[in-house]
Order: sequence, then structure tokens, then C-alpha cells
Amino acid sequence: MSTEAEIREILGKVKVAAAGTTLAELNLLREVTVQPDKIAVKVASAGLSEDSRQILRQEIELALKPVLKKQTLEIEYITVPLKDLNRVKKVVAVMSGKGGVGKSLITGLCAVALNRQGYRVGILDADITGSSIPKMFGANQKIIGNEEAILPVQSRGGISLVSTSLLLTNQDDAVIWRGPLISKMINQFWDDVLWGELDYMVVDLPPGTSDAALTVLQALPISGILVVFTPQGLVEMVARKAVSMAKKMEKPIIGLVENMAYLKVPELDKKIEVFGAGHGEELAKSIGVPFIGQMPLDPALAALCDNGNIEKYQHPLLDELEKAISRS
Ligand SMILES: Nc1ncnc2c1ncn2[C@@H]1O[C@H](COP(=O)(O)OP(=O)(O)OP(=O)(O)O)[C@@H](O)[C@H]1O
Repeated sequence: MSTEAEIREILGKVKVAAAGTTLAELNLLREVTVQPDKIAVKVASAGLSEDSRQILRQEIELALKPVLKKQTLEIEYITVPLKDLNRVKKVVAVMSGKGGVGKSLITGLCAVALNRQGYRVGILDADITGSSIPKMFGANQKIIGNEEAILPVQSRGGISLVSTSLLLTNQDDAVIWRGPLISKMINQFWDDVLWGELDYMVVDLPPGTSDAALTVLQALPISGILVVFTPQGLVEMVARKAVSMAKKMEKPIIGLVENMAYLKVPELDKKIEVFGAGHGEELAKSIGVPFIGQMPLDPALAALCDNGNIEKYQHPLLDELEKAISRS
């Protein structure tokens, strides 16, 4: 007769088709009881429609068929509060002093870098009106769920994504909400989503030091912030502003990332400093925060993002991002 641990091991690997991930990763497997005549399994129903539950029931039956001796199998769906299902170990936020410096892109790369190291990662896209995360990951499925919870969409590499554009009928539609609605949406992305077991959640903050960014810093249990800037004088100034806001909110700064630091032209074997010489390291030193590194303006990266293939990108900065976040 199989033990409870053996049954849990088998069931943990069962795929929840609706979510594109497993029962264990979603933390939906709640109770397993093994008796000589019966195996009873209790599964949380969060996020699962009637159809999804039916399909999952069949998957569970199929997975346990080889180990059922003369036992019957009883599968019961139960309601469990989301706060008991979501176990997010660390939440890091990516911030910029102003829009358009590549904050979303660095958010995406942080998630990719952590995922490559085998961590289970989610991205909460809190840049509600300028959401560009799903496009980078080539995610165009609609978010689904039930009255208990919303299910994130999985990227090809297995990163959980939640973003407003995954809720829109047309991803290119503009979101023109006012502040209170934006704040409500950000809170819902935390409270109403079945994130399950995550080692890291990376949050793409709204740009700048706006109310919306402040809302996220106040509402979510953020353990560290990365600040993205580009090597232009004014942008450096706003980077200082962003760091000062994070410090005021008493959130630790993981470090500064200098994006679009230079344009690399392999044919010329030359680095062109499009926005002038970068001095991120000096800037970080003068603000008193770590400097993580530079990302060049890379046409190959832009193309991968446009085609939804950010997960294929290779650059040494990814290792630096992963190290800085996992040390923090
Ligand atoms: N290092 C880079 N190399 C090539 N393209 C880049 C780089 N950084 C950003 N981009 C491109 O620039 C555009 C803006 O980047 P992104 O959306 O990440 O900026 P953002 O700071 O999040 O903007 P916003 O604050 O308005 O949401 C995107 O199309 C992105 O692919």
C-alpha cells in the first residue's frame, strides 16, 4: 500500500491544465488520507471552473490508477482562503524615476535570470496603464479563474504572469483609468490571484514616483527595490529621487541598473555611448547604494522583446541581477 508521502509526490506533479502548472506549484493539494480500503484527496478549488475541476479529477484518477490496490478513490474540492494557498517568499520591485527607461524590460530580465537558476518566479505587472510584460513573453492567453481566484498565465519558460493586458479583449487597447481604480487593480493582483508557491515575485512598478508607485510600495510586502535609469543627466537626477522615495518608505534598495548604457556595434568593435558616458558606479556610490551593472542598448534584445522571446536573451547582466536579488 502506498504511503501518504508517495501519494502526495505523485499528485504534486499532476498538471492543472487550466493553469499550465502543477498541483504542487499552485499549492492546491490540501489533504491526502490513505486507508486500506480508500484514498481520500482534498483539493482546493481556487481558480478552477467547473470544467477545469472535471478535467483535473480525471488527471488525478489517471495518476493514481497504478497505485490503487483494492482501494477506492475519493476526490473532494474544498474552499480554502487564498492567503493560505499563496506562499510568496520574496517580493522585489523594479522602479524608475521616469517612464521609458526600460523598467519593464529589466523586470522581465530579472524574472528570466531567477527562473534560469531554477527558482519559481512570478511577475506582477503593476504598470497598469503601460503594461508591456505579456508582449515580451509572447503571452496572449486570456486570464481565467472562478469566483474564488484568478489564475496567472504561464510563460513558455514557466514564469507566472499577471497583467492588465491579459484581461483585455485586445492587448493593444488603452487603459485610461484614474488613480483609485489603478490602486484597486494592483491590490487585486495581490489579493485575488492564485500565485501558489513562489520563490520570487518581481513587481513592475508604475513609472516614476507617482501615487500609483507609492500605492504598490505601501500595499505589497516588498523586501527590496531595483532602480533602473539611463545615463542622461536628468534621468540620473530622477534616479536619485526614486532612491530617496524608496528610502523614505524604508524599503531596502537592492541596487541600481544602468540601462541603454551604450550601443554595441560588433561590426565596428566599438561601444557608442548614445546618451553620453555612463557613470552609474559613481552615481550609486554617491547615493550610497550598490551598483548592479550596465545593460547596453541592444537591437537583438529589442527584437526578442518584440517577438515575445525575452526568455531567449543571454547577457552577463542577467547573472548579476540574479546574484543581487538572491543575496538581498
Ligand atoms: N537595453 C535595451 N535594448 C534595446 N531595447 C530596449 C532596451 N531597454 C528598453 N528597450 C526598449 O525600449 C522600450 C521601452 O522599454 P520599457 O517598456 O521596458 O520601458 P519602461 O521604463 O517600462 O516604460 P514605462 O515606464 O513607460 O512603462 C521597449 O520597447 C523596450 O523593448
